[in-house]
Amino acid sequence: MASMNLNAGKRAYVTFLAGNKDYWMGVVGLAKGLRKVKSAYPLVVAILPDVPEEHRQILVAQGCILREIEPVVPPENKVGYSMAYFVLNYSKLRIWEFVEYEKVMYLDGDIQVFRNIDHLFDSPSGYLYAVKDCFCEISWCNTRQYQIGYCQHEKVTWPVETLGSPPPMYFNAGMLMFEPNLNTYEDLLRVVQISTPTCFAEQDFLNVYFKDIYKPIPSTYNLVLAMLWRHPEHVNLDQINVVHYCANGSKPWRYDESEQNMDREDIKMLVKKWWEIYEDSSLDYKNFEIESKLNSNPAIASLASNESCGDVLTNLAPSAA
Ligand SMILES: O=c1ccn([C@@H]2O[C@H](COP(=O)(O)OP(=O)(O)O[C@H]3O[C@H](CO)[C@H](O)[C@H](O)[C@H]3O)[C@@H](O)[C@H]2O)c(=O)[nH]1
Ligand SMILES: O[C@H]1[C@H](O)[C@@H](O)[C@H](O)[C@@H](O)[C@H]1O
Ligand SMILES: [Mn+2]
Repeated sequence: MASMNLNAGKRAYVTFLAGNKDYWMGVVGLAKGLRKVKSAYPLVVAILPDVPEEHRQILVAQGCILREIEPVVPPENKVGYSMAYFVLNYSKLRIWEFVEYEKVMYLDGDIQVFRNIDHLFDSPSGYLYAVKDCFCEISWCNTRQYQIGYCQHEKVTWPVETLGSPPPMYFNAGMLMFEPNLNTYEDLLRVVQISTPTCFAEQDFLNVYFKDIYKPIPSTYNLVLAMLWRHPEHVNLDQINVVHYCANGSKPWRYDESEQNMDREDIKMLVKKWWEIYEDSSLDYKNFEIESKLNSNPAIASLASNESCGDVLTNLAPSAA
C-alpha cells in the first residue's frame, strides 16, 4: 500500500496570477511540471479579481486550487518601478494569510520545476528561504551595485573605504519558502503602507522586512536565467531543479529570440523543455489522475486492459474534468 504522507494538506506550492494576458499559460506549465516531478503537494493559485473566468476554468481543469485575493495597493511610487507592472506583485503579501497551510513554497508563474523539490519543505521552520539574486542585468542599472560592477555571486570585494559596509544579502522573490502567519500578515500590510516603494517593488520590501530570518539556498532552486551568461561557473545545466524564465524575451509562451542573449543554445534548450511539459497531454490533470489510479490498482489495471476499459476510464475521471 502507498505510504501515507502526514504532511499532505499542510503544505502547498503557491503561485500568483493577475490580469487577462498570457501569464495563465505559465501557471498551466507549472502545474504540469509539478505533476511531472511527482510533487506530493497541490498548486494553489493566488488570483486577483481581474483574471477572466475562462482562464480560471483552465486552471481548475488542470487541478489547481484557486484562492482569490484582493489587490494590495502600496503608497505612491515617486521613483518608478523597474517594470511598471511590478506594482501588482505587492498583492503577493496576501499569501502570508494562507494559514490553512503550515508551509508554502511560492513560485512565480514564469518558473518551471525540472526536479522534485518537495524536500525543501523539510527545512527548519522559522526562516524565509530564497535564492540570492544577480545584479548584473540592465534592470539593475539604477543601483550602486550595478554601477560598480558588484554582484553577490562574484568575489568582487565591496569598496568599504569609499562606500561603507556592503549591502545585505538580497534574494530574488520569484521563489520563496516560508510559513504563513496571521500576525506577520497583518504586520506586512501595516508596514508596507508606511514604506517608500522602490524599483523592485515587493521584492525590495520583502528583502528589508525579512533580512534577519532570510536563509539563502543554492541558485539551482531558482535559476535566474542571467546566471547562464553572467556567472556560468555557478551553473551546472545537468543539475537544475528550478528555472526562472525572467530574462527579457525568455518567457516560453512569448519567447523572443531577438532579445539579448535569447539566441543562446542553452536558452533555446530550456525554452524547448518548458514547451515539452506544457504540450504533454499525459500531464494534463485528468489524464494523469486516471493513469496514476490505474498504476496503483492492479485490479483496475487488468480491467482497463480488456474491453470495459472505456467504462472504467469514464468512471475514474475526476469531476473537475
Ligand atoms: O500581468 C501579469 C504580471 C505578472 N504576473 C505574475 O507575477 C509574477 C511576477 O512577474 P514576472 O515573473 O514577470 O516578474 P520577474 O520575474 O521579472 O520579477 C521579479 O521581481 C518582481 C518584483 O515585483 C517580483 O518579485 C517577482 O516575483 C520576481 O521574480 C509572474 O510570474 C506571474 O505569476 C501575472 O500573473 N500577470
Ligand atoms: O535580478 C532579477 C532580474 O533582473 C529580473 O529580470 C527582474 O525582473 C527581477 O526583479 C530581478 O530581481
Ligand atoms: Mn518571474
